[in-house]
Amino acid sequence: MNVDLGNTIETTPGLTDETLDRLDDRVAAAHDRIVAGMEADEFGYAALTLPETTDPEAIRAVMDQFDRPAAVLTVGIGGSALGAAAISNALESDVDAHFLDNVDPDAVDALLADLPLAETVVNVVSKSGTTAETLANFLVVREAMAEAGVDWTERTIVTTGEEGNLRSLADEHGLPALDVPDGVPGRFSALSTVGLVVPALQGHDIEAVLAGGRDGMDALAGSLYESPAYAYGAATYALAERGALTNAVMPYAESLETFAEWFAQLWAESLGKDGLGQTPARALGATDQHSQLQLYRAGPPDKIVSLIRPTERADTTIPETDLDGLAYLGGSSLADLLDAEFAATEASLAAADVPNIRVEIERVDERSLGELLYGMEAACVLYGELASISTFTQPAVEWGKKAARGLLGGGDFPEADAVADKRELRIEQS
Ligand SMILES: O=P(O)(O)OC[C@H]1O[C@H](O)[C@H](O)[C@@H](O)[C@@H]1O
Repeated sequence: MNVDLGNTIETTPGLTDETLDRLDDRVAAAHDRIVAGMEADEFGYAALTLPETTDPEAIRAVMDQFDRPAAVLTVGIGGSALGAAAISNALESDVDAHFLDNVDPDAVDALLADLPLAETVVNVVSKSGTTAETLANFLVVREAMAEAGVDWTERTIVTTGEEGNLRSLADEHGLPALDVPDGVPGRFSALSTVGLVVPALQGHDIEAVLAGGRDGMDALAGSLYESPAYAYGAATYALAERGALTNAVMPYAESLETFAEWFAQLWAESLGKDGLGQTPARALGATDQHSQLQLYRAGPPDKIVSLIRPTERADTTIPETDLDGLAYLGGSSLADLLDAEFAATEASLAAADVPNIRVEIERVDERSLGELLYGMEAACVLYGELASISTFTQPAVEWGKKAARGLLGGGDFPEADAVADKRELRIEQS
């Protein structure tokens, strides 16, 4: 992974080589803190050791209990779905991957109506083993399997923590079960059992994903000039301090669209605390050059744009044409066109003094994906250190989770009455 900060320094008043040098002293101290956390297996920091601690053999041992399926259906939400989806949606496979990460009944019904359940592996993932959406969806899936005459206990894998409803269910029915590693928050778990079961079932090289993660781990160093991940984390932090409160992540590769979704959870849930943080926005190049770019270039000057691309792509030639004015396209490739669009966007943003960071990976494959996911996690942890944010907690999300359960009468939630009162008030007013 390469990170180019050129357009960031040039476009941001007050962000000079000297300020970056001063920031680099803080990066060195933050790196020491991060390494100490990794070595002591501290909560959260332990995620940055996953490329070494994840055992792909344990995943393969579970997978080997199944014939190659037609499809894999993951039931999970947030960090229990997005890491696997980011990897799986980036890579081609003849095993379809589906993700039930919402409880929209129309979407659930439509998906289940189309799935060949007898040839599908159901992968239920929840670190806590108690998340309402995941368990509710699983109960619906289980019933659909029973109605289709499929023995769900023969086709279900569980990935969960040591306790919780899901663990009890796995124990009770003797289901193949994988552990969510200790000390790893869901949004940092892409390089663990949580993120790797789906790609493994699809036939992808999960060892290469982990090797890419290790490349990212080896590239951590006590200076932003030596570590691409820290360059990204330090620059986004420095820019947020100077008012860049939105980070528009714009991969120039359709295959990385879900990566931007994964990034959004990582950045928002980790850094959005105590009035701090940076709002992740999701965009796709070149498509959003024709929509969102207007705002990014000419709207409020409170943004940074992260432009991400693979340097190698398929080489599809644009046919020659004698159509008036289109001769310039003929004979070049779609990749040339997309790269020209990328360069044009960088230049367009820089010309309007909008800071932008270029992040490049070699190509969209297992190894580069592992490195990219790891790099962004490390960047996020570094940002949190520099801003003194408690990166690994999510109290606001948990409040909502408990409130929803409380409203359904499913748990002790002292504020439930207040939530219900507010709801009634709104209903009366409308
Ligand atoms: O894996 P689970 O325990 O089911 O949690 C799924 C998701 O739940 C919450 O919303 C957390 O804040 C997320 O970080 C987590 O990824």
